[in-house]
Order: sequence, then C-alpha cells, then structure tokens
Amino acid sequence: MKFTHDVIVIGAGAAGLTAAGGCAMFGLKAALIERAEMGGECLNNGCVPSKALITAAKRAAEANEYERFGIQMAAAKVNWSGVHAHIHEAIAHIAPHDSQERFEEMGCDVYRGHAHFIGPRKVQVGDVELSAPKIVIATGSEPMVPPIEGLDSVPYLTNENIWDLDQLPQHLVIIGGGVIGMEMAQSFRRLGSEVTIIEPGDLMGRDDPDSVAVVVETMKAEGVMFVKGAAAKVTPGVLASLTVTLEDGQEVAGTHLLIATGRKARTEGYGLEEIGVELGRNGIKVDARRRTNLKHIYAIGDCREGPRLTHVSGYEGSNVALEITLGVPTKVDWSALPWCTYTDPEVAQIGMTEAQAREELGDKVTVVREGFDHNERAIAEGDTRGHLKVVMVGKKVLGASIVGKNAGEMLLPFTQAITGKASTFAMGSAIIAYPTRSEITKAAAFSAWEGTVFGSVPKGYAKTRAWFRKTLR
Ligand SMILES: Cc1cc2nc3c(=O)[nH]c(=O)nc-3n(C[C@H](O)[C@H](O)[C@H](O)COP(=O)(O)OP(=O)(O)OC[C@H]3O[C@@H](n4cnc5c(N)ncnc54)[C@H](O)[C@@H]3O)c2cc1C
Ligand SMILES: NC(=O)c1ccc[n+]([C@@H]2O[C@H](COP(=O)([O-])OP(=O)(O)OC[C@H]3O[C@@H](n4cnc5c(N)ncnc54)[C@H](O)[C@@H]3O)[C@@H](O)[C@H]2O)c1
Repeated sequence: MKFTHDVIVIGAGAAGLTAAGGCAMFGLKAALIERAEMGGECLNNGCVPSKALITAAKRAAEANEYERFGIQMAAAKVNWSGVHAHIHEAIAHIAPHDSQERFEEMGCDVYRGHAHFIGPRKVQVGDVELSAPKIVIATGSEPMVPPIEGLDSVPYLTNENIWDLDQLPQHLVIIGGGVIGMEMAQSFRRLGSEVTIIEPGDLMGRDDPDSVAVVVETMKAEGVMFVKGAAAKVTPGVLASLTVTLEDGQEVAGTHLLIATGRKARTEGYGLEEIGVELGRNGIKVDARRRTNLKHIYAIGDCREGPRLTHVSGYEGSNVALEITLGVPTKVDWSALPWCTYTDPEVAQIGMTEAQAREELGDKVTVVREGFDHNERAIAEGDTRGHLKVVMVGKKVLGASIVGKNAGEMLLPFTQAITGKASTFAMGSAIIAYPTRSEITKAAAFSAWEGTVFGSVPKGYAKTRAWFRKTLR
C-alpha cells in the first residue's frame, strides 16, 4: 500500500497538536485534520475563557471587599461587555500558538474539514483521501447533556455557548456541582449574578472533601446557593425564565440555566464502528500505551476513557509521538497526576487522595496536615484559609491535597517526591497542572533538551523507521 503520510492525526486540540507537532519535529510527514477551530476545547470553550472569566471575577471580588489593610477600593462596577471582551482577547492572544500557520511551519500538512475513516489506514477529509501506517485519534469530548424532561423547552447554556452571553445573567442556575459548575458559580456570583448550584452527590466529588469544604464555605459566604438533589424537569417560567424541579420535588427558579454535568467522548460520526475500533462506557478503549484494539491506531486526550485535562492531553500526545517516531513504548503513569480547580481558594490535588490511599492500602497510610494559619506569608497576606495534606506510606509520598491561595502552584515538589525524579529531563517530561505559572519550569527544562531530543541522530533514526514502516508494509 502506498501511503500519503507517515502519521495522520485527527483533531487539533491539546492532544492532537502535541502528537502531530511532535511527529513533525522528528521529521515525519504528518497530516493534522481539524473540522472546527484550531486549539480545540481548551482554547476556544474551556480553560482559556474560563480562566479569563475567573480573573475578571476576582478583580470584582477584591474591589467589593470591605476595607482591608486600611485600604477601601471603589465598589466594583461590572461592565459585562468588558468582561466578554477580555475573555475573547485572551483566546485571540493564545490562538497563534495553536494556529494552522504555526503547525504548517513545524512541517505538518493541515487539513480543515471533517475526518472520516474509510479503512483501517485510510481517512477521508472533504474529497481528499489520506493514508498512513499510524493514525492518532484526538477528537476530544463535548458536554454530556442528561435527558432531563423539558430541557429543550428552554434555551440552556453549556461551556460551548456561555462565552457568547450578551448580558450578565440575573440568576444563573447551574445543574452539576463538579469543576465547571463550581468555577462558573463563583465567577458569576462575584460579577453580580445570583447563582444556585444543583448537585445530587458530593460537590467536586473527585477531590478531597476537606479541601472542598473550605471552598464551599467561601462560596456560601459570597452568596452562592447550593441545593442538594438531582434535576429531573425544566419548565419555562412565567415571572422567572425557567424553573428546575428536582427528583424530590424541590423547585429552583432562575433566568439562565447552565448544564455542567460532565463530558461525553466524541466517538460517533467518523467511522470508528465501521473499522472495528472498540468503545468503552465513555470513550475509546485504549491500553496503557494509548493503543486501541487496532494497534496501529492510538486514541489520546478526552476522546478515550480516562482523565480529561489539558495537561493529560499534552502528556499523551508527546508519549504517542515518542512511540511513533523513536519506538519508545511509553506507558501512561498516573501516580503523579496533578489537577487544580481554579476557585478561590484553589483546590489542587496530585496523586492519591486520602480516601483513595486508605481504600487501597488501609491503615498503612499516614496523613500529615498543615494549616496556612501558621504560615507567615499567609498571615502577612491576611489570607490563612486552607491547608496541605500529605498522604504517605511510611515517609513515601503517595499524594497531596492542597487548598489555599495559589494551591495549583504548590504541586511541583510533590511531582518530584512521588516520582523520585528531579533531573532537568524529568522536569521537562513531568505532568504539570494546566494552566499554572509552574509550567514555565517544564518549558525551561524542555528548552535545555530540545537540541538533543530533536538532534540529527534521533531525527535520522525516526525517519529511517518511518521509511521502513511505509516501504515494507
Ligand atoms: C469549561 C472548561 C474548563 C476547563 N478547564 C480546564 C483547566 O483549567 N485545566 C485543564 O487541564 N483542563 C480543563 N478543561 C479540560 C480541557 O479543556 C480538555 O481536557 C482538553 O481541551 C481536551 O483536549 P483534546 O485535545 O483531548 O480535545 P479537544 O480540545 O476537544 O480537541 C478535539 C478536536 O478534535 C476536533 N474533531 C473532532 N472530531 C473530528 C473529526 N471527525 N474530524 C476533524 N476534527 C475533529 C474537534 O473539533 C476539536 O477541535 C476544561 C474543560 C472545560 C469544558
Ligand atoms: N480546572 C480544571 O482542571 C477544569 C475545569 C473545568 C473543567 N475541567 C474538566 O472538564 C470536565 C467536565 O467538568 P464537569 O464539571 O462538567 O463534570 P464533573 O464530572 O466534574 O461534574 C459533573 C457533576 O454533575 C452532576 N450531575 C449529573 N447529573 C445531574 C443532574 N441531573 N442534576 C444535578 N447534577 C447532576 C454530577 O453528580 C457531577 O458532580 C472534567 O473532566 C474536568 O476534568 C477541568
């Protein structure tokens, strides 16, 4: 079979960009296909707009504080069109980094259109047929909208259209108290909306409950309302715009509705079933090397079963690029997986929570806890909310849960403690929570190694392997 490319990558979000860019930097002929905006969910509908909103909301919250440290600011006057502009400026500022032009400069052939498998090694985009011995699926995920009665009778929001709001909601009702629900709730409340979160289970259920409790206390004090229960029905309102009825009959009325009930992997409408790629409960099934049941096809990022975070997509993209180019079989390792929820205070986690460790290792687990109330920087800053919990077996660190100001920036030493690796190479390949300032350490370490990793010898080796793969099939 004559191939058009060494590798085809479907989807230009965090996962696909890293995989395609990595392969191209080793000199492989890489095709990158994107049917919507370059940069995917993180840039256009996810991390970047949400963090921009959080920043604007934080400014309003600071202005609205009563006198602190002898200083009283003028109360915040929120101009929603200015907040909206800031969100879209942040996206526009980062867009060139993920752009078609940049990836073409790196050596990728970028195709804009819907990709569809027409064979196990063939993909069609528009009227172009592409083929390659290796294919990477990085098609991402979309909001999971539960089948709530009457939902279609109201114009509801998800993370895909909330950035287009032309006015600040008067009362935002949020179904789902996970990460999106909590980050959005605090932001809109701080900007002046009334906000109610409806959640049947634990708020931010993946995090340590002691961390979550600190944030919930702050959010309650700021006026966010929490209602326990599952949303069962939505009705257009008479005075208010809508009413959500819970399974137990409670009613919550508001003017706007945000659905934040989790993500659904994008696995439909591009021929996966026809070529026999196996699917799991919510995503493509993969092994530890991110290979599907068809071993030459990889699935990375939000489209496969597993954690859904930008830094995870990037990590899997580079692992797969290394495997395809240099033949390094890189198994994923989640033992030092970090994540952070950018509420105020931030909730950051790496590795195991106390509950996970106790479930796996019982009473061998020890936990040490330090509060910020004894931290002199926190005292001087007048913000002692929060604590650090370190989860260990003996003195070996398994995980850490941090809640407090800039908690996401405090995870890096625990990456090194858990992995036991602290070289510049390890720093360059560490998984670092996105978006944090700590990522700059990875960038610096990567720069130190770039010339070696993408030097003439590894590139020559990668190209020879790709040539054999294309020619000997
Ligand atoms: C509101 C929100 C806030 C978030 N905040 C954070 C955060 O702070 N930190 C964090 O780490 N994570 C965050 N996330 C999660 C993060 O955005 C995702 O994990 C990440 O963007 C997934 O990247 P991906 O490349 O796997 O998928 P995506 O970014 O979804 O990219 C997939 C791409 O594939 C394209 N595509 C799909 N099918 C086809 C096809 N057939 N042909 C061609 N193209 C196709 C899509 O158009 C899309 O551009 C957030 C998510 C949301 C929704
Ligand atoms: N800071 C970050 O890293 C960040 C920020 C935002 C989003 N994300 C990513 O985005 C993804 C999605 O976030 P999310 O908040 O949508 O999902 P989630 O899984 O975190 O939370 C969804 C919540 O919705 C609740 N729910 C489900 N059905 C419901 C119903 N009928 N009524 C009321 N509640 C209901 C669930 O109990 C759950 O708590 C996650 O994978 C996350 O990793 C990450």
